[in-house]
Amino acid sequence: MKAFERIYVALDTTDVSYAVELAQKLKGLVGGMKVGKEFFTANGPQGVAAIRDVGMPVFLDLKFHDIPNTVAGAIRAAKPIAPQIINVHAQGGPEMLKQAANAGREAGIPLTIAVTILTALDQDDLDAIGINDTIEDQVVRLAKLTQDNGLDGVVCSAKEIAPIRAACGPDFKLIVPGIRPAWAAKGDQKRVMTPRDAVLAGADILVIGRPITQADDPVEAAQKIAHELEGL
Ligand SMILES: O=c1ccn([C@@H]2O[C@H](COP(=O)(O)O)[C@@H](O)[C@H]2O)c(=O)[nH]1
Repeated sequence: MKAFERIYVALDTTDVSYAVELAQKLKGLVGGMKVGKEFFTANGPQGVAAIRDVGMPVFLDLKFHDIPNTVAGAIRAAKPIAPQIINVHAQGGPEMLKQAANAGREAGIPLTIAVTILTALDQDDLDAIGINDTIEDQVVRLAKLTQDNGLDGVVCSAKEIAPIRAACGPDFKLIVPGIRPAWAAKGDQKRVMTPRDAVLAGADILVIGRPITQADDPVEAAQKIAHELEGL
């Protein structure tokens, strides 16, 4: 994999024309585009198809979290969108994860993955929602649960890559948001790492939004990040 192909750009916008234009400009400079709840709620499957038609892989980041039958149905319904990656919340539990993995395979989606603990949360947040464990232990528990139920990988912070790799091995895909180059603002992200350090730690894919999309020149920002990753 070439260094720049590890970068998926998060398109958190409602504006489909802007998103398509940005995807066109970034084609060949990054590996794919990530669309989430804001874009999908505004533009639906047709909006995602417009991004996919630019000719880049799409990560459909809808983070399904519901009963097993509902999640499996939602994943099967994504088949016509043909995303490269789709995801659910690992906290949906073992049966939901199993049915999600089966539905992803049925729909021909290459990677069905699960979110562990969101990168905008820290230990205080975990305590506040009543999870009486360290972030690291809870993330590793959810990653193991995800792997044991047949999914392809997890969304995690770069801070937890080493213990997940130790528990789940080298082939389990680690998709990592909360990426902040030294020159970018953290915003609402709490568990962050630079692109270079995240890849050195073992990230497969870096999800990067605002450091690119909010930059004065998004193309230049993407190139700068890709350059940081060269030779790793
Ligand atoms: O734990 C998670 C899971 C998903 N995300 C998503 O990634 C991007 C990050 O965007 P930035 O602008 O680089 O912060 C965003 O779309 C989130 O929904 C995450 O940040 N953390």
